[in-house]
Amino acid sequence: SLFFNFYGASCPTAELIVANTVRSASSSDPTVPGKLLRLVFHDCFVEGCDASVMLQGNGTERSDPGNGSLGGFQVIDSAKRMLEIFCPGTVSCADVVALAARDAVAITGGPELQIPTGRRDGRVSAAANVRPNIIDTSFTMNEMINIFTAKGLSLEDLVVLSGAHTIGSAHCSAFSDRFQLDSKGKRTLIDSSLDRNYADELMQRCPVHASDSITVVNDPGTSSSFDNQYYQNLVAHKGLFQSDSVLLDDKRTRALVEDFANDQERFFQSWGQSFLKLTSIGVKTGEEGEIRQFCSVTNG
Ligand code: HEM
Ligand SMILES: [Ca+2]
Ligand SMILES: [Ca+2]
Repeated sequence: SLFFNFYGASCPTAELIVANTVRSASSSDPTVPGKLLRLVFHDCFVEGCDASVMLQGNGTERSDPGNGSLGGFQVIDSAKRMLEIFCPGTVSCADVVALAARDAVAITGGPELQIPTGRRDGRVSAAANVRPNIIDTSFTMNEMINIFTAKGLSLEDLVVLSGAHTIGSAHCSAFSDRFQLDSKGKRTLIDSSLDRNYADELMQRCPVHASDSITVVNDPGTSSSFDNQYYQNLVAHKGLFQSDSVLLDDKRTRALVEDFANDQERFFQSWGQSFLKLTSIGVKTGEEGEIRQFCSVTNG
């Protein structure tokens, strides 16, 4: 199992090194916190929280198109480089990924959490494991529940962890399924769960022939602060992804969405619990796995 302050004796500055790296990277590039928070989700849902998402090469998770818009890898690599100087061979990439996501939330004004450490790095990373384990924006509530249940997460965890979309941004392609091209080549809204004005705004920002690199903020208004605005936007029918809007539309989750929209403190409390569960999925500990020297390759 994992332990609080696992590196207390072996590398007392480990958490500080990660926090400082995340802080300085985020101050020069404000898109960093969102990337780091998304990265831990994509790591933990595939092979558990074992930094499998970090491995580079043909056929790895990272090479799968489903992971094509992930980022933040260099921040993890640079924290790891520093850790290898101070405490060689001691701190796993899996812990760095989890700690960096924890720090990304704190830096953007979210709850400050203690999380246990001691995760070991995996040796397996296969592109074919990405799509079956990562939720697509087009999934129904039942499909999302199935994946969350398989990870030991509840319906409440789904509502809470989707709150990560309070920060960051998304490419136009991530929500283009909510629109349809008409015969004149113009986009029209086909998803009636979306507020019309918001939909118009999205269509303007994502013109039909726009470049693939255009992004839209996840949480209009406060996309760089970790707050409960995301839930207020959901209530106002301004969820960006179909998978966000569904949380309001499904009667099993609507009440919780409304609670979080009205009570940020309650969201923060729940976040602490759900984030701990997320970052404990399928962890390798003890003699399992390894402590990678470089996060992008397994040890020789
Ligand atoms: C429940 C199902 C989920 C779906 C369908 C989903 C889908 C997506 C998609 C499509 C994007 C945009 C990617 C892009 O186009 O660049 C995104 C962004 C993001 N997701 Fe999720 N996500 C889900 C859950 C989560 C969870 C559990 C977390 C973390 C705890 C998370 C954290 C993020 C963050 C922080 C971003 C912004 C990334 C950035 O700014 O680069 N998501 N998500
Ligand atoms: Ca993993
Ligand atoms: Ca926000």
